[in-house]
Amino acid sequence: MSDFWIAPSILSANFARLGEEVDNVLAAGADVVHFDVMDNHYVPNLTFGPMVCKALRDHGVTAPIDVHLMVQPVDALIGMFAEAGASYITFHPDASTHVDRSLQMIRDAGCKAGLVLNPAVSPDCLRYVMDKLDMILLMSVNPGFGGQKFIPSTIDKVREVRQLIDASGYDIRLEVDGGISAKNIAEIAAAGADTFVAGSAIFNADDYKTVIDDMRTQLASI
Ligand SMILES: O=C(CO)[C@H](O)[C@H](O)COP(=O)(O)O
Ligand SMILES: [Fe+2]
Repeated sequence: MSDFWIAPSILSANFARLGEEVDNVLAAGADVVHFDVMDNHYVPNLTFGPMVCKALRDHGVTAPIDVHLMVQPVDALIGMFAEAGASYITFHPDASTHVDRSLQMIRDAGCKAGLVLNPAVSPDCLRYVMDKLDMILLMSVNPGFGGQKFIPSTIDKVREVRQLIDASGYDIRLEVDGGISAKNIAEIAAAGADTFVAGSAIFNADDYKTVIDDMRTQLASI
């Protein structure tokens, strides 16, 4: 794994061949599997849950699975995803009544914990839980759908959160999610991100390796 992680979002994969799709994208050089859980309540869309995560583990996937919870409430799913083989579990602070407790529950369940900030959410809410975070995920689109356009104001937020992480001294990954492609990945990395979710840019391409190689070439220019 390089220090820059590429995390394909399986939201844009072919669900009828999910195991094969994940194998292919990992063989093409991806680092992490980004697993978008949507509940038709916190977001309008509805995707998949812990059983599908477990099915990927049973299929033989050993790469980290980065579970992005777009669900409300959050806590009941934490133990289920931990048992299903999640590596990271991230959730939106506005979807949990007790954010600090939910973060602690994730770590107590043996997973790495993270918070996800929607485009209009201020990073202020991170300040008092930095010691409980392994990942901060900044949404660069409004959550719920793949294939949306990157919201440019995210770049300033990436810079701001990078400073917060560096000042904290904690080892926290800074992930960005939504509208990322080989065209804008370098700018996002230069602002301070180290983990890049890409769904449609990878899975809508004919050759996953070409796209991931292209992203790595762009990242090498930082
Ligand atoms: O969390 C998400 C949407 O809520 C997805 O991870 C994200 O949209 C990835 O898709 P794309 O790269 O096509 O924008
Ligand atoms: Fe996501």
